[in-house]
Amino acid sequence: MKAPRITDTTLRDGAHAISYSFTEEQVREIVGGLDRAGVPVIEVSHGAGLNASTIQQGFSKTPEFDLIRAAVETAEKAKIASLFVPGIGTSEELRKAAEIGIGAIRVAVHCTEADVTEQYIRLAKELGIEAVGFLMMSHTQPAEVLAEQAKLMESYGADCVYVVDSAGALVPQGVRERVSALKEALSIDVGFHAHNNLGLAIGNSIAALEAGADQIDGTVRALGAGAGNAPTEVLVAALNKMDLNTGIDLSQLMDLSEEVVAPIMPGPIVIDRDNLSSGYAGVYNSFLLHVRHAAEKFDLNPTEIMEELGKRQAIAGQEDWILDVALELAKKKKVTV
Ligand SMILES: C[C@H](O)CC(=O)C(=O)O
Ligand SMILES: [Mn+2]
Repeated sequence: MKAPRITDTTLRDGAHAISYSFTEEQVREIVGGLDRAGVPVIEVSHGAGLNASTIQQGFSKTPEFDLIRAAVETAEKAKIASLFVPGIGTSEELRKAAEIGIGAIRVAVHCTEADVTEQYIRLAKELGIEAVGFLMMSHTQPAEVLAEQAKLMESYGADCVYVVDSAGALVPQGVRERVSALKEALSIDVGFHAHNNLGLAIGNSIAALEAGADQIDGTVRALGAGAGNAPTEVLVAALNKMDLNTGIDLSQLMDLSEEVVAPIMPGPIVIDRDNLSSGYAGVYNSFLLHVRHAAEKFDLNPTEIMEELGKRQAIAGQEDWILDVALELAKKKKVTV
């Protein structure tokens, strides 16, 4: 096994957990800490990618390009990446982010929709930046389907394709199967992005490495959507114990986690009932805050909404279903009372 390249996505996936409220000062502090610790790639954008500051996805407190510019200005060694969801972001934002100085774009789609990434992966390569395909909700498809989708992304010029466990629904066996299938099918890098709904984010990341993954994501103190991600500092500690040297300074990461990131968090990330039920039902983690708001509004238990969204196989981009489902459940309850 070789040490993976680590991408820290605290300033992107973590934004979901704090209602897109990162400030320029926080970005400078976190990027500075990650960069000094030796993290090679740092992702910065709205949780749902470029141009996602909307009523549907949640408004950002600070304009995204101010945050990205602050990150680019702060990083001395690390590459700054952003997320891009076709349909939410357009070529215009991708061009602007590249102009500001991002070095990589991660183009995220539901894992059966790789064909819509073509123009953005090609554009990223034209703009001279790294292009990563991000296959979201990978638990919903078997390994062979994911491998076909990943091959499409490779054919458009992607430098890497990620298996993304958006719902934290995969167990190690499922991760191994999927990552192995991509490794066999592709000649570019393969990555893995975990969520911790079943308490398996670190274990699944190790399983991905055992299956040959080249790149792994983490977030400091697990700050991320839903049950959070693989905590970057824990990942680095575990890799050190496995004699896999990422070149990242663990002690600096632990300080960053304790002194900078923890004070920003409204509370620790835990696997509570909502998170466990969402992972168990295979529901997209970024729905969590929206589900909680809808549950409060309609006096429902968030778990009921999660279960129904799981049954309907809701995918990223279908946030409007949350209110529909909540309204239907509330109506049904009224009828039966
Ligand atoms: C847009 C999503 O939040 C991307 C992601 O991190 C995931 O699917 O997980
Ligand atoms: Mn995620």
